[in-house]
Amino acid sequence: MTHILAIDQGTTSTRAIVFNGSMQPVATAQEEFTQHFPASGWVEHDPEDLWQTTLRTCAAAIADAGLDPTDIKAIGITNQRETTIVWDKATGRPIYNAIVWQDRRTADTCAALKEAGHEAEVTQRTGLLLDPYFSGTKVAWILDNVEGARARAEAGELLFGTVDSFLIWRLTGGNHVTDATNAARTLMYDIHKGHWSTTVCDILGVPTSMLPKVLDCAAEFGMASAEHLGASLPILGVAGDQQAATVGQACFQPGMLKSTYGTGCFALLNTGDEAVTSHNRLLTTIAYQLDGKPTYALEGSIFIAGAVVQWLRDGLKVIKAAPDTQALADQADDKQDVILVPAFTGLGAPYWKPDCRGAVFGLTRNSGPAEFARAALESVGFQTRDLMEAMQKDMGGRGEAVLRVDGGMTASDWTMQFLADILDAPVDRPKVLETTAVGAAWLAGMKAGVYPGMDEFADTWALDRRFKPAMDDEVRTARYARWQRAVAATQAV
Ligand SMILES: Nc1ncnc2c1ncn2[C@@H]1O[C@H](COP(=O)(O)OP(=O)(O)O)[C@@H](O)[C@H]1O
Ligand SMILES: O=P(O)(O)OC[C@H](O)CO
Repeated sequence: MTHILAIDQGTTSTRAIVFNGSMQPVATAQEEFTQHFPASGWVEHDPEDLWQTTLRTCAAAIADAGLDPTDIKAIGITNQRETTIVWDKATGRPIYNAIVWQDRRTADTCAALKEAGHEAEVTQRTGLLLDPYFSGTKVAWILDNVEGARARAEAGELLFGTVDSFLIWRLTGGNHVTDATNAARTLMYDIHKGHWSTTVCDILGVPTSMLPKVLDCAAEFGMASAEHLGASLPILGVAGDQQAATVGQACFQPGMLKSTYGTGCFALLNTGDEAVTSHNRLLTTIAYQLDGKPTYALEGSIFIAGAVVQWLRDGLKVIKAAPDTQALADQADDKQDVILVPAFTGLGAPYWKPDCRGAVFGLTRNSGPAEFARAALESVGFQTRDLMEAMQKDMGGRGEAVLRVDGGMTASDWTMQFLADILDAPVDRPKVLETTAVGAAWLAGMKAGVYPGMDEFADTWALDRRFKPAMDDEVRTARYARWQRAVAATQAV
């Protein structure tokens, strides 16, 4: 009985992966679910979809591994972060859909809070910015827009949680807990003191009685009941998906850096026990917390990475499948320098412009699908360079020169080579790309005593391919300068 079940509840799909005692994945089940867009800039999920896809993928992965649920030693959970659910304490029924991290409906609230001079205080305590991305203003929106919700919350009848918290509450039949990394994304958690900030909750208008208890990433979150999973199983590991990927990439030393390329792109730089305050609009967050001790990170969050490829496929319809971008980009005319700024849902770090929208520069009569494909892939590299520039300024030159990458888009050799070229730094792609699930599994397996400690786990990290910079310095400088001008122009419109 040494298998670990990892649940990865993501933005577009839910995955369950069974790992054996050697930390190798032996079975995976995945289900997509419906995205709801009720108004411009709004993104919601039905919490029942998140719950049902979790139950179904867990059952399918366990069966596919040829196991009985009783063969699972422990569960690790990782999840899309910031996404906000408020549910009835008595029934477990959500009172509104989950408001997804991408949702921009609270942009005006954030602007008003900034106007009122609250940003410095909020940032000092939480490490975050007053942006609709985070949970706090989404919770307040639900309380103010669902009839009777605020009074019920104040009476202690409603609970808030990020997706991990909601799934654990349901699986355990009422444990209201989360881990420090998810708490650190809510805009309500004091990352320095390690508890909910009553000051910030008051500013946002969220009653603290709604908030879950915060535990380490490897801790006893409760027993998932046999009614749901076929056996009573302990939940022993929890981390937000980007933090789980940081763990899965074994970025355990200060200065180590990973960047995950899925729908969006999230780069985390381990800063050890120092919570570095960014002066360049990056976030300060908790990378992981073990034995009561937080390890901090600087984070750069980009909202559109792989999603730009989905746009080529579903919006422009110039490709049939994501890998088609490679051949198209190769055909692009070198003399055309088309720049695409994919600010489809605003710009994230380091700009934080929720109302900004995308733009294309440098079009000619000859510009076509090939130039668009190349510009789309390049936009991911340029945006990462923006993050790396900000990180270098914040760290004053401290930090690794190597970037460890993962996520679906790292399958694109073309994109990874451009990334190395534009960063002028090596890019390391590991053999195992399911680093998010690996991170969650390791946290649970380590707590259960079936997986090794941190150092031995770090030694298992294996390189698939290193992409080395090959671009001429002058070309790199000129192309990045052009990108910066394009971003400035996009913000000016
Ligand atoms: N070969 C490829 N070339 C370019 N983009 C790709 C390729 N394969 C996958 N992608 C992109 O990667 C994303 C999927 O990555 P994944 O890590 O599964 O994302 P998420 O967990 O956010 O749903 C999609 O947006 C897709 O467009
Ligand atoms: O579900 P993903 O992989 O798109 O990740 C979403 C992030 O956690 C948002 O902060």
